[in-house]
Amino acid sequence: MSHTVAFLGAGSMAEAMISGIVKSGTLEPSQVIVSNKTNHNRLQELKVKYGVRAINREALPYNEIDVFVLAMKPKDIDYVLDDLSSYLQPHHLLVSVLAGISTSYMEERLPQQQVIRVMPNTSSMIRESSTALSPGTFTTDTNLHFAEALMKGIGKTYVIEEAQMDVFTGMAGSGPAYIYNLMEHLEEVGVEGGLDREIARDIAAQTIMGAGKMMLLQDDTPTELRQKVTSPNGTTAAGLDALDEHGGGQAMAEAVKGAAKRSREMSRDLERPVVT
Ligand SMILES: NC(=O)C1=CN([C@@H]2O[C@H](COP(=O)(O)OP(=O)(O)OC[C@H]3O[C@@H](n4cnc5c(N)ncnc54)[C@H](OP(=O)(O)O)[C@@H]3O)[C@@H](O)[C@H]2O)C=CC1
Ligand SMILES: O=C(O)[C@@H]1CCC=N1
Repeated sequence: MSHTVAFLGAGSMAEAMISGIVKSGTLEPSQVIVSNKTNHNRLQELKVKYGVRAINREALPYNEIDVFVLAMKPKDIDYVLDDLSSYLQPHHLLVSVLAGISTSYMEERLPQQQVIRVMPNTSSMIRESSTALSPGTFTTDTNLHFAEALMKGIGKTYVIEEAQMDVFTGMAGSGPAYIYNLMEHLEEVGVEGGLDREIARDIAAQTIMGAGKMMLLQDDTPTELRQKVTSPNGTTAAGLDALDEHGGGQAMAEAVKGAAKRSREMSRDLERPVVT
């Protein structure tokens, strides 16, 4: 790919994506620019770590850039779109990873601009993200294919309807945090049961990874896989009873619903008429 891609925002999500994109060879480090608001040390850190070009936002070479990846917090979107508006050309593509920011929100502020809403997760760092893409009204197929190829560099991709983005954000964007929370509990109970903390942590991660890989590599449904672990009147049945009693699986579904609701709220909070 011959494009130059500029990340506006250099936080944890930008770093995870840059890591995956560079390590996968999807782009050469020289094709990646990273920029932020004020934190110069952070830019230098990313430059040293990944070999990418760290450039202050006042000095961005707009003529050279094909794709802007918006990776700042949602509250900063208006400022950034306003800042970009005088430099953007029709061929420029905006890829936003911001939770709760719709393509129509961006199109209202940048009429006819090519935009794609994307939701990755921090597993991008090791190229294991689940990433959804929803193109805006004016995005060409060529640019959608480009963005999808870029996102394949950080893991698996799904092109979805934008109306599905809230639940996707709840499942996959925020999802790793629920699993880390689960791992914290597994580790703790392992330690309480006498295991060394390091070993307990490893067991938690290996068990979750093994179950995930079984789902991905076998044809069985989760129900079939669960049944294969569960002997009548055995340890798993006792464990599942306790899990049900404490609302286990349902709690995870509620976590997704809570995050999806927040994603919708964030869109609503920002929706207001554009003053022209
Ligand atoms: N973290 C995650 O797991 C995921 C996050 N996202 C989305 O990614 C976005 C970033 O999240 P995250 O990386 O966690 O946030 P961070 O707080 O880690 O990073 C935010 C970055 O935005 C920069 N920034 C602020 N204002 C501007 C500006 N005007 N121009 C350019 N850069 C600016 C900050 O720079 P400075 O430090 O100089 O102020 C900082 O580098 C969010 O919108 C979030 O919804 C999506 C999926 C997953
Ligand atoms: O917590 C957040 O809002 C962001 C979006 C998905 C993951 N982190």
